[in-house]
Amino acid sequence: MEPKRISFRQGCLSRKAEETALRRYEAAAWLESIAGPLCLPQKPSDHEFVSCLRNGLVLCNAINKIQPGSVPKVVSNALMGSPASDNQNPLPAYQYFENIRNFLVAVEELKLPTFEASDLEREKLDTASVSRLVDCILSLKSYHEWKRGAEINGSLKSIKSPLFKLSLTRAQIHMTPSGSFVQRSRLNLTSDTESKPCKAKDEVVRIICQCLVDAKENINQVLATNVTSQEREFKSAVHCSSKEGKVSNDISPLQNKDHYTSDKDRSDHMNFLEAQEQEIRELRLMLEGVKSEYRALHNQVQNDYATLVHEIQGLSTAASRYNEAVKENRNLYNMLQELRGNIRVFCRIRPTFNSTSRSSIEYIGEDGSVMVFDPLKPQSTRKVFQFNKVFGPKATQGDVYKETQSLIRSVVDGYNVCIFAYGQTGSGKTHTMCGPSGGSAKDNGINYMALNDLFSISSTRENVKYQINVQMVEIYNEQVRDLLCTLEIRTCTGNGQTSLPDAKMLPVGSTEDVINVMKLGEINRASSSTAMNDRSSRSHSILIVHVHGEEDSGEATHSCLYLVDLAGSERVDRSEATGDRLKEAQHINKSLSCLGDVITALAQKNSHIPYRNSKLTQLLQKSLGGNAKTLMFAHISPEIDSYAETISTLKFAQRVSTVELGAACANKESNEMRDLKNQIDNLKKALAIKETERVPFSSKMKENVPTMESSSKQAAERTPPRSRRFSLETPTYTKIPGAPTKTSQSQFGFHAQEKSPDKMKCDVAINGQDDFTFSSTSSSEQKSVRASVAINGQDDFSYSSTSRSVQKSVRASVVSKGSNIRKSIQSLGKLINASEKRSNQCPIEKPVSKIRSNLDSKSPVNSKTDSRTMRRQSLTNPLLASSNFSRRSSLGGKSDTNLSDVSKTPPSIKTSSKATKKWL
Ligand SMILES: Nc1ncnc2c1ncn2[C@@H]1O[C@H](COP(=O)(O)OP(=O)(O)OP(=O)(O)O)[C@@H](O)[C@H]1O
Repeated sequence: MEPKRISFRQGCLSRKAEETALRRYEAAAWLESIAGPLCLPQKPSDHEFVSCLRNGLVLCNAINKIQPGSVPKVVSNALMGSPASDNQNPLPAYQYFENIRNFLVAVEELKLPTFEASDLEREKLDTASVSRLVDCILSLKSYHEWKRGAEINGSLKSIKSPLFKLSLTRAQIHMTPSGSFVQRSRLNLTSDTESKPCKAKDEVVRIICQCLVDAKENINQVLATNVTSQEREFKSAVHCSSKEGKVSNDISPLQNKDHYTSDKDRSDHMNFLEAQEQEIRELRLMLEGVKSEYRALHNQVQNDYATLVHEIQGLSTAASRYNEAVKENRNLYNMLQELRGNIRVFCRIRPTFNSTSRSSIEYIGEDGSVMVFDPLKPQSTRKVFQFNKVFGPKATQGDVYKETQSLIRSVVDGYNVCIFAYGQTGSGKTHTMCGPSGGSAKDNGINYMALNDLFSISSTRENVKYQINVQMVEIYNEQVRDLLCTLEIRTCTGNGQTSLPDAKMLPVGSTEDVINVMKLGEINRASSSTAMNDRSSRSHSILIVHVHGEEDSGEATHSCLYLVDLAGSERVDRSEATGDRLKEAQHINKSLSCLGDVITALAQKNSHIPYRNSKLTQLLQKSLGGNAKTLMFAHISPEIDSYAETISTLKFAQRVSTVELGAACANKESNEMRDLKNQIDNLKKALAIKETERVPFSSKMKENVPTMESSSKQAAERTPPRSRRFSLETPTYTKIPGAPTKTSQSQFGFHAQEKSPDKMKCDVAINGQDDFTFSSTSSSEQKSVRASVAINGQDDFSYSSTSRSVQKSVRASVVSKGSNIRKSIQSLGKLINASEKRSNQCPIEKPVSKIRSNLDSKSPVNSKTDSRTMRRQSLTNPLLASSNFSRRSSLGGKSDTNLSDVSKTPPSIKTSSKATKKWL
């Protein structure tokens, strides 16, 4: 056990108390030896000691023994005629007072230290009064000893030294080796011949030592007071001694010739005293020096403390400012990123399955850097990649979601958000997005946590009513399948908000709903075991969360959250895939490679982004190139044998982080916008009515259709079938050289070509559901006007028109959707009127049969090209459409296009645009 620490002050106090007690015991012992048994314990307490002396009997008896007759009349029970013992019948206190008074008078006569009579009467004893009593008794004892000595030597002298008046200090008592207490008189100059100058010298030395001890003990106060007073006492003692020595040799034994055997002794003693005085002076000086040094040190400590406090305050202020600056820096960085619209990239490293295996991850930085190294090739260089954040193997699902949470809030604010997990097979994508199968709630993946958060955030916004629906699909072998009802569904990658209109949309309102939906999706999702992952996802899964919010004010938001768990890229030699697994792996790798192409094109800011090369990129188009906020999780496996895949993933992720999407914008819809949309709907209806008014004309045209029909059929046979929507979303334009005559255009849904000077071809597409697109292009030498109209059923509408006859160029760049829609409505109105006029002006010049004859006369190559053109016309020309050439007819397109013109402008392979090729 650690010893209890005693402070210096505590130590001094306990020492003083001990010394006081020792003196008391000594006084009691002496009294007993002089006045007989006192019935006191060997070590009496203050109270016991004082009680014993209170009646003054003991004291009077003691002094009478030393100096017979000092107290002539001692009051006792016997005197009062009461033989009973004191204890049995004590006398009243005032009667005993007489004894005390007489004793004190006698002591005073002996010039010994006295005490107050009241010191014995106090109920509550204090140390000072007991100390005075003890001092008195001990001085009496001293006197007695001196007297005895003097009687023996026959030289009894009166005691006049003032030092005797001093109270005995603790230093006067010391323990003999035998254990009894021996009192040494303090400068006992009245002692016998043996207490000669050398004894006085000892006393002086002792007093000086006492001064030094005291000085040492109480450097602050005692030195300032006690030491000075003790020194004064000493000085005055020496002074008095020497003075008295001059006046009377009896008074000062110090200078009394009797005390010294010779003058030499006396002068030696005087020299010694002077030397002591000198020493004291020096000591005092030293003390002053120490004190001033102490003061300086004290001041310095105080200054240092103040400086330290000041510096600490400065540091804490700087630290808080630094934190603020870091926070601001991060905010600014985020703002910058948002403005640039960069895709954020987080990297997550899966823990190793085998704890003893070596890892290729060398370092993970707090700043989002990760250093990888191939331990199998020590000569290879270390590669460092920088991302927004890197999660090490120990990062929990909660840690990962914490960094993602802000994006989920954005969804509620009306932003489209896409979070997708990328990485090689078995690197932990599904773990991050869904969590481990059969895991506890804390292992839930981002999908669950995001939806839960959506509920909780939306419930806190009281003035907005939210509706949350989910769709869950997978892309398996380039087929989009609904995971919520196990059906293959058609895709729509148009401008509409709903990319997968046929996918089942389930409303969710609680966590339980979400869990049920996820479970259903997980059950339906294609997964199987491979050599690299027991439960490898064989498809890309996409969870689409639609959040529709309507404020009390009428404003509405509609946003989508895409949560994509991609299938992992795999090396078939390592995954040992064969048969179906091999086919799946090939599809997975191909679609991921298409994703890579899209990312590269976006990073290089190419004009053409190959979204349409795979279903995956089509579905992610809006997230990768739209106005969404996108976050990618790049997953890597730390195992050494996955090093090549790790590097490939990291490089891909690095490339993704350089893609700039442009600032994301919220999908907010004000009341005004909604009105404008309604207007668009009305205009669409008006258009539809116009179309139906043209029915008689189209039926007239039908007479000429049969010949065209067969031609078209031929073309259709050579053209692979594709989804209607796909073709609709690729409005394109083919410049057909040598088109012989002008082609006039009428309604929407027409295809017209103009011969020199203007050549014009227009494609109009109306999406039966919610899309309407129109494009018209005319090329000429110098002037061209290009117009296109696109009405997005939801909120987009744009118009452009090209016509040499109009002779003016219109290019509308609409910043806000509201103004865009307003302008578009005006343009649409004009267009309707203009198209009506044109349709009335353009007579049909050639019968459709002529087209056929023209087509038939072409070379095989040309006829193939023509058939393409015909097919294209069939999609865009309402006339042909009405002749059942194409599914376009279902869109209500009719035209009074001059078919002879079509026949005069056979399409050419050479001049087909790239877009047309692609479209075909
Ligand atoms: N951070 C992680 N902590 C603990 N275990 C993890 C972690 N990441 C992945 N795992 C475990 O690693 C295994 C493979 O993970 P997962 O199935 O998520 O990989 P994947 O990338 O989705 O693979 P695939 O592309 O083949 O579907 C699982 O058993 C999973 O529980």
